[in-house]
Order: sequence, then structure tokens, then C-alpha cells
Amino acid sequence: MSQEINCFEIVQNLIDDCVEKLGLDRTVAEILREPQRVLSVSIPVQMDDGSIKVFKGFRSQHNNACGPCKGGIRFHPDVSMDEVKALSTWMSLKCAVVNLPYGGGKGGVIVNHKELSPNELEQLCRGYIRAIAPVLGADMDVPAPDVGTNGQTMGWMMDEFARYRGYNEFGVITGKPIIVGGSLGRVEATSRGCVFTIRQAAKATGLELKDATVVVQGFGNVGSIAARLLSREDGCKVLAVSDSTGAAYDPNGLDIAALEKFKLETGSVVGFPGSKNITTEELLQLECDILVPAALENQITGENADKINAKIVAEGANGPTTPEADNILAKRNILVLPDVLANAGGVTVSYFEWVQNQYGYYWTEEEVNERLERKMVEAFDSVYSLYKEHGDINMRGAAYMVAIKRIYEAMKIRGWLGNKA
Ligand SMILES: NC(=O)C1=CN([C@@H]2O[C@H](COP(=O)(O)OP(=O)(O)OC[C@H]3O[C@@H](n4cnc5c(N)ncnc54)[C@H](O)[C@@H]3O)[C@@H](O)[C@H]2O)C=CC1
Ligand SMILES: O=C(O)CCC(=O)C(=O)O
Repeated sequence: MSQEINCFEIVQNLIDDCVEKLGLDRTVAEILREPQRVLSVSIPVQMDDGSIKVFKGFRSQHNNACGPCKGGIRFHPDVSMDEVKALSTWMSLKCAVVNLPYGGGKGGVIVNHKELSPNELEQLCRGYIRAIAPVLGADMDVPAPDVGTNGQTMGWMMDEFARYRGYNEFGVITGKPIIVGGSLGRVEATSRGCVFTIRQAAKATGLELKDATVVVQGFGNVGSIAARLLSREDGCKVLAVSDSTGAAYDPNGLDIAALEKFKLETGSVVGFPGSKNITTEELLQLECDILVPAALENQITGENADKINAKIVAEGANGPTTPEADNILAKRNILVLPDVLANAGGVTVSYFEWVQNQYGYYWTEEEVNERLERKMVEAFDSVYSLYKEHGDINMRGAAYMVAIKRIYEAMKIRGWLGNKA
């Protein structure tokens, strides 16, 4: 995360503005500005050479007025306590936008997971879960994957929690492999949800998706599958994608299936046969219909927002656009589908996974995707209609209003606001 742009302060300021716009008592903002609990842990791991390395990790539980805290675990060298606090705040808002019975949580470990052996990575996952186990549980706080974590890491974490409890509690973690209680459709869910919001936005703005041009920043779980679905199911032309090593560009459209295979084999999108190498900054400035930032925070800023050449920006990532950039994009009539809406498909199918775990009965992929579509369309419509009705707010402002109103109502009915708010 950039030193100058602190995403926790950004989300705190947005909450202040929204609470004021909604005409709610300042107490509501005071509560939502800070997580309810933040745990800071140190995790000693025995490395393969016998030495002990101590990693630092966090778990932030932002607000549980609407239900158990929910949100992913990030393994990345730039993780910080403020980043995790911001990400957990976004989770509370996101769960409320899609109307899930959850609050927000998020965890992170400061680590470059690519430098660990499989054994070291497993020990780190297990050590992290042991450290935060006292505040986890299917009815308390339910982690899931985020940047640098995946089904395998969730499998180890779920297993470590089962050892801590003494029995299997599958609902404590989502994003698990199918054989140990995962849900069909979860791997694709964040991207599929993002595609559902893009389809709604395209309908609302009269954009034809067939042959629409797409640029994706971040060719990881969210970005690569969004590129795959948009090209395969909607007939879009994906012009360029990037990852942390560089970018690949083809004005005639990239073959996404072949690129996924290439990335799997080489670990990078750079050098994909037939593509041109461009810088990641050039990628963001390409002319296209839809730009999907699906990497990290603070990518579209006051520095480059006037060079963004897209009609729609669909935030697969959390926090990719700064407030300064948001204002510039709004003035240029670029429609931003905010993170708390556009990437809410992941947590929605995590919710479905948790429901299936509680039930002990599992749905088909079609059932999962149909339910996901209903949720995403409903959420898009409620945010878009508020955005249109107000006229003086952007889609992010509208999404925050939908979310904060719901969390406020839960806090009020629970008596957290006394009788004045
Ligand atoms: N995995 C999930 O279910 C969800 C993820 N998200 C968000 O989506 C974003 C991506 O997450 P995942 O795909 O899960 O992570 P991932 O670890 O699978 O992929 C991240 C990708 O971004 C690339 N990247 C990193 N820095 C970059 C840069 N400066 N320029 C271009 N590419 C860069 C990496 O090389 C990698 O390909 C994050 O903001 C995450 O919080 C949001 C909702 C759910
Ligand atoms: O699936 C989940 O529970 C949370 C996914 C997540 O971390 C996110 O939406 O940012």
C-alpha cells in the first residue's frame, strides 16, 4: 500500500460523509470509523533449513451488528494493520450492500508467500490460525481467501481449526476445496459477480457487450476469471492484462484460455506469444469500454485518473480508486462500479458455502450461480436507483448509503446507539 495514501483514512472519511448525507447521528460514524477488535499476532515458523522465522499477522473484526464477521486473509509483503482495518471496514459495507447476515472482518500476514516452500507455507497457515483461533468460529468470525491465499491454504487453515476445536467445524472458513465442504462456484464467484454487475451497468448505459473492449489489471484469481468469463460468455475482446511482473497487450484481443495456461506454466503474463509488452501504467491508459482493476489498492489516483480511457471501471479489487480519482472519473462521466458492489460475488458465494456447511446439504453449480445472479442484480439495482435518484453522488456514495443505512438499523435495534441516534 502506498505510504502517502492511507486507505483506512479514506474509508473513514467516506463513512463520515455518508453518515452526514443520511442525516444520522454522528455516533454512527464514531462507531463505524473503528473496528470493534483488532488482533495483532506473531507467528514463529520453522523454516526448511531449521531456522525459526517470525511472521507478523493481524485479524480485524470491524462490526458484527448484522452477523458474524466475514472476510478474507491476505498474504502479501505490504500488509499492514491499517490496510487490514480498511479491508475489514469494506467487508462490513460490502456484506450490507448485498444484504448478507454478516459483519466485516479481514486478516493478513506480512509475507511474500512466493518465497516459501509448500511446507513453510503450510506451517505459516497453521500458525496463523492457531494464533487467531480464540476469536474465530462459524458464528463469530469466518475467514476466506484473498490476495496470496487460495483453496489449499483454506484447507490447511480449516484443518488446523478442527484440531483446535477437536471436531470439524467446516463453516469456520469458506473458499475451501469442494471435498472438505467447499461450494461449487466459489472459485469463480468474485469474477462472476463482477460480470453480473458489468452486465447490469451495460444494460443501464446502453453498452453492447458483444465485441466490447476490456482491459484487466491483475491476472490473479479475480482478474483472470473475469477476463475468461467476459470473453467466453459475453463475447468481449480482452485487449490487455497485467500482473505484478508486467503486461501483455494485443489490439486484436488476447486468447484468454491460452494466456491462463501460459501464466500457469511460466508464472507471468509477460512474453505471451503474439502479444506486445507494455508497462502496467500504459495498460491503465488504454482506450477500452471496460477497465477491471483486479490487483491492489490505490491504482487509479489523482495522478492518472485523467488518462483513464474507459466507459466503465468495474472494481474487482478492493480500494483500487482513490477519492481524488473518483472525482476526476465522475467529471469525465466514467461510471465506476465500486468494490463493495462489484466484487461482492465472492463473499456472497462464501455465504452460500457457509449455509451449505450448516445445512450439510450441497447445491449444484447452477443453483449457486442463479442465486448469485439474483443477489448481484438486486444489489446493483438498489445502488443504481439511489445513484440516479440523488444526482449529486457517485455509485460509491450510493453503495455506502445502502450499506450504512442497513448497518445503522441493525445497531439501532440492538440498542447500540442508545435512544438519541
Ligand atoms: N479472492 C477473492 O475472492 C476476492 C478478492 N478481492 C480482491 O481482488 C483483488 C485481487 O485478489 P485475488 O485475485 O484474490 O488475488 P491474487 O493473489 O489471486 O491475484 C492478484 C494479482 O494481482 C497482480 N498484481 C499485484 N500487483 C500488481 C500491479 N501493481 N499491477 C498489476 N498486477 C498486479 C498479481 O501478480 C496477481 O496476479 C484484491 O484487491 C482482493 O482483495 C475482492 C473480493 C473477493
Ligand atoms: O469470501 C469472503 O468471505 C470474503 C472475500 C473477501 O475477502 C473480499 O470480498 O474482499
